[in-house]
Amino acid sequence: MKSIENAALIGLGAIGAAYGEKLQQHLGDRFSVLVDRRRLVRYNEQGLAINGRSARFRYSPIDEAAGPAGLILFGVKNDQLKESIESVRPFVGPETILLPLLNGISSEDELKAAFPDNAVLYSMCVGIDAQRKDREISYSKLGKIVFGTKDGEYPGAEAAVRELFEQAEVPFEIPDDIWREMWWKFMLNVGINQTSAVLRAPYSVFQNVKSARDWLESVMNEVVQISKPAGVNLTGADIQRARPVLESLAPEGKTSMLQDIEHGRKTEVEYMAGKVIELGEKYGVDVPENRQLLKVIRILEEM
Ligand SMILES: NC(=O)C1=CN([C@@H]2O[C@H](COP(=O)(O)OP(=O)(O)OC[C@H]3O[C@@H](n4cnc5c(N)ncnc54)[C@H](OP(=O)(O)O)[C@@H]3O)[C@@H](O)[C@H]2O)C=CC1
Ligand SMILES: CC(C)(CO)C(=O)C(=O)O
Repeated sequence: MKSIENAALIGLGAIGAAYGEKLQQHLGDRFSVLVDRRRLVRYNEQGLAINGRSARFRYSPIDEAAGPAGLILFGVKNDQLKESIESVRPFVGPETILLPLLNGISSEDELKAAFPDNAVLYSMCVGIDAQRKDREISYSKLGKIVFGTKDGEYPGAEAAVRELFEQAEVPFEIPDDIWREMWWKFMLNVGINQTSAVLRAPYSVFQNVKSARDWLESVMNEVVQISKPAGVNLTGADIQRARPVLESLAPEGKTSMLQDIEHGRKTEVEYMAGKVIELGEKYGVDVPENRQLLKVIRILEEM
């Protein structure tokens, strides 16, 4: 295993800033945030606060050659991934490990297609309730980064990220079956992100209102149904396992999708209900809740 000497992040938003701060504290100038020129100017002008603290990051302009990074984390949204892939190319060498923190089950395949010779780890974050308002990031719980390799690919890369996260005190977990965990998180997001966006409801609503909880669980159940022909085999017990995670989040906190709706940003609905519908059609499973959610959230986006 080769240790990671330097790391970079693209996407200094709610998730990127929360975990990036830990890496920056550990790696110092060996950690940088990759930015285009417009963001560089804006970020330098506006600064950034994390939980009220002024945060300082080293910015690397993407058009300035700097050697390859040992690890690149992606903290962008799904529809920003394509552009980010082109932006990080100059920082990817043969030994660069790629770690996409995005929700959903498709970013890893997108990265593998773009960088077929690199180690792309499956990853996502759980139990974090990060919010972003312009350049102010806040969270009450950092949760953890869950990552790993499918079928034992890239064991050296997994060990190197483990070592870095231990040293930087980034909370993490390497599950036995990362692909099943990715699907479990997908199920959670398909349920809570979409229903919260439609109801404009913070976590407290799902913690206290039974009918809201019942609805989100029926939406999650459609993911359980498609997971069977997909060979992942989620069950009702996986829905129950989501309950304590949602209970643990700050009552006034909001999902990333509700934040997108409130700030007039494009949501990730195409990667949630859109993906469920695509897989439902592939496997012949009806997913009426998700069909309705896709329709309503697209309307909310246009509004
Ligand atoms: N928020 C949360 O609690 C959670 C979010 N997630 C997932 O994590 C991912 C990120 O979400 P979140 O952090 O909330 O999203 P944000 O919208 O807060 O952050 C995305 C950031 O990426 C930056 N960005 C976009 N494109 C580029 C680019 N080409 N180059 C450089 N920077 C870029 C944006 O910059 P700018 O602002 O300058 O446009 C923005 O700051 C999503 O997939 C989400 O579903 C997962 C768990 C919890
Ligand atoms: C699970 C949840 C709701 C918070 O971590 C999330 O992943 C999100 O807001 O996108």
